[in-house]
Amino acid sequence: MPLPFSAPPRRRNLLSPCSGCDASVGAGSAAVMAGPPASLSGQDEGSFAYLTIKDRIPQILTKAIDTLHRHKSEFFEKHGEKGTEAEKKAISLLSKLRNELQTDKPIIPFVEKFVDTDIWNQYIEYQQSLLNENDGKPRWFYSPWLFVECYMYRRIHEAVIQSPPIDDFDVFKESKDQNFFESQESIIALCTHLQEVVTAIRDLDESQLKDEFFKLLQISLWGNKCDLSLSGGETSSQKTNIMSSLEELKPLILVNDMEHLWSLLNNCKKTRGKASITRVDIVLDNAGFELVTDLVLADFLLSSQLATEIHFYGKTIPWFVSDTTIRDFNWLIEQVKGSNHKWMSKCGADWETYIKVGRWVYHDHIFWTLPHEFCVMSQVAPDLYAELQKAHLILFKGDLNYRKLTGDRKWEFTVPFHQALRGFHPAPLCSIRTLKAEVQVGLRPGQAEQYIATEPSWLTIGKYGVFQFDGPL
Ligand SMILES: O=P(O)(O)OC[C@H]1O[C@](O)(CO)[C@@H](O)[C@@H]1O
Ligand SMILES: [Mn+2]
Repeated sequence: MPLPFSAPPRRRNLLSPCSGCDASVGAGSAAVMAGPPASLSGQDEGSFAYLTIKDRIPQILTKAIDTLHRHKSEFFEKHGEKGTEAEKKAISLLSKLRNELQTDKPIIPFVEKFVDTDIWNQYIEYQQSLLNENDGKPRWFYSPWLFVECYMYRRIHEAVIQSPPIDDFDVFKESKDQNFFESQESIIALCTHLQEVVTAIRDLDESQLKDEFFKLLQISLWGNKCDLSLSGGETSSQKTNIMSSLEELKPLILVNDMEHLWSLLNNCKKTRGKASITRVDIVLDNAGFELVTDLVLADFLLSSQLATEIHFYGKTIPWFVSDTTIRDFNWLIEQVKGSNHKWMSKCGADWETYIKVGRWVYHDHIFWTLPHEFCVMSQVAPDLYAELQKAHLILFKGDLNYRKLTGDRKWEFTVPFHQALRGFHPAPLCSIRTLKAEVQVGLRPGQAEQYIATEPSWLTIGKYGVFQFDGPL
């Protein structure tokens, strides 16, 4: 994989600091080759980035340390003294990380050999290359929030892989599984609803099909509220039946491009030949309840023939507390299949079959757990970019994906989404995201001001959501 982040000479890069991104920010042919706006960072005291780095990330690290501590006897039972030693080592490494963070120490390179160690260390050098003499070193409260937050989760992974034989332990698995178990009622209601729709699907006319599609899209959107990193690892399961609240939640959708999604897929369905395919790619976010909402949507896309195959992308390592790994994906399908509720187990059996026959495909790629903005994907991970180009539509779930789509930069709220993507466009795409960070584009003039006045923390409490589409129909 080409590494475009060989550290350029130490100079302040005044143009786009991401080689490969479309640097022109102005509109039309008169585009001025100005760089994009600055990145969100902990430099802005009181900002959400600052508070995340100062308060929530140490809290997440402390919970990870507690989790390791609580598994001490399990490690001893499994591995004897070596297990106890390993637990101690991992805890000391995480405690060191927490101290570095809380005292704003320089960001240090990774030392443990792993598939992405080199590209991570190149990126750290790249961040260094953006600073001039008196800026000092890349560090927690100075460097881009996106970089230091991703770095923190990758350091947790390094601490674990440096502590064999517990080097495959997922410090977040307990809370991801707990989210699933605590959301059982909502999951049963959702699976029951899906089976009712699938049973009746042949009798649904186009407008009924569209209504169902919109319903399941909204459920997938609001499923994104269940995010453990926002709650600092505290439980955030889906306790209420989400389906009964869709109407009251509708005004909380700030950008609603669902019609574009319907037109695109319905046209594909009506115009494709017998043998041709319609592929929808879903870049997953959180495990637990949100993953169920995504699999229910994916099942509906196949059952309605709006799509003929679905490709999923998860994370290769534990990430942002709740993000889905292949283990979470397989575990959840097993759990759903093994349920003693008949419609839930029917869903699990169907989902397992979709995987077996290749109508659902799961992809792993290290790019999703790198710190890079998506506008450099075609350079940093051309294989992944080429894979995404095969899709007719890509759905990006969640807030972190939105931050990477827009580069986590201080865009004006009214900047068009297409412009903020800075050339990232493998295929028609849609962000399905609840707002948990201070970046939002594509709003109407005056729209942001309306929310700032009524709800000052509208950007970060996960209450509002978007369906933000980019690309030809
Ligand atoms: O799971 P999601 O929707 O990507 O949310 C993760 C987001 O939550 C936070 O951890 C808290 O704001 C952000 O740093 C991150 O973007
Ligand atoms: Mn997440």
